[in-house]
Amino acid sequence: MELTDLGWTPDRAAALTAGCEPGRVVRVDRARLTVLAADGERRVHPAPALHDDATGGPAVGDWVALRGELAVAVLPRSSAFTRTAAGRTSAAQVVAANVDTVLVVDALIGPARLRRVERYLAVAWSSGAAPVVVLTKADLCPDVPAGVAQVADDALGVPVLAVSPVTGAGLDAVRALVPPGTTAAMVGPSGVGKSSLANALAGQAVAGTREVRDDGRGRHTTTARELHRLPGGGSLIDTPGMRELGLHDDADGVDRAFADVAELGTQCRYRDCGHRGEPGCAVAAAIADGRLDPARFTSWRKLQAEAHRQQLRVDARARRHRRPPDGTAARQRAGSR
Ligand SMILES: Nc1nc2c(ncn2[C@@H]2O[C@H](COP(=O)(O)OP(=O)(O)OP(=O)(O)O)[C@@H](O)[C@H]2O)c(=O)[nH]1
Ligand SMILES: [Zn+2]
Repeated sequence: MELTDLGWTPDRAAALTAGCEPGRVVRVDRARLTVLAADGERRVHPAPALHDDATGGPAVGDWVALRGELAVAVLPRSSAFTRTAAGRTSAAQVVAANVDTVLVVDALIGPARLRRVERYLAVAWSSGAAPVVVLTKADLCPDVPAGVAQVADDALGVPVLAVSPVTGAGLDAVRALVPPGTTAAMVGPSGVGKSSLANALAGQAVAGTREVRDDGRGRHTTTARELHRLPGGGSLIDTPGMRELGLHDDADGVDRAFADVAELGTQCRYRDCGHRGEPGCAVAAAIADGRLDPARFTSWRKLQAEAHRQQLRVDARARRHRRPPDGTAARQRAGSR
């Protein structure tokens, strides 16, 4: 197995724990990880210290340091997708890591769902990976260029591609986004065609299926891996957790997805303008003269609020876990023994 095709880099090698070999997580089960290492696939246990990790331990796509049957460390992530359980004051759980390209998948049928695409773009940017919009079911769309243009107008600076796994149209352009050594992941709502796209890219049924094997003692169902090697050399992550994604605890992703609104905000009279009717508000002016779609502005405001709520959750958790500088917590623990 060529680990460089899997995304192994000198940076990662430099971070590897001494005496360990690297492996990439392709599936996470309750207490076990399936990893790809230089000598192939292996099932390992995460070391106890990794269970305590605030981010929920190793995720699909993570590089881990292996010592035999044990994963002893998670190497620094270049990007991370998190799932936020609503209402819980917990840190976000990482569901996929080290993704380079996010395929924001939607279908080219009916009116373009711009608000939905905007949200996924903000999530993608906040993960640290670069998004591309992939519009599927092109075979069902009477005017593909118009459908693509409508989304491209909204998805500032993000490439927008049309594909049809049914006819094969556009697949090569998507494949070209995932060269050897890179990893893509798909996000998008149910039914838009993610599984069909994954299967078309992989050249075999990998998504929405379970591997069934017959080992002579009857049929056993083994659960399928969630990081797939593509024939072109890259990797594709398709994990159910990617369907409940939350924004990271900062507004950077939102600002990147809404670079136009962010830019307008710098032109308001007051630096802390809330764009709620303040005098000299450049955002209000842009809405008034039609340069900014009010629906897009509302979408921006909602996502800002969501990122802010997430920030509060993370802060609250950090406060609970922070040890007071005077050692009060340690004394309390000692006293309670
Ligand atoms: N005509 C046409 N149908 C498609 C295309 N892609 C997917 N479909 C159909 O759309 C339906 C949904 O496709 P899926 O690939 O299962 O969608 P999904 O996004 O994986 O859905 P979930 O698994 O629920 O998240 C299926 O009936 C597919 O056969 C396409 O390019 N053209
Ligand atoms: Zn303003």
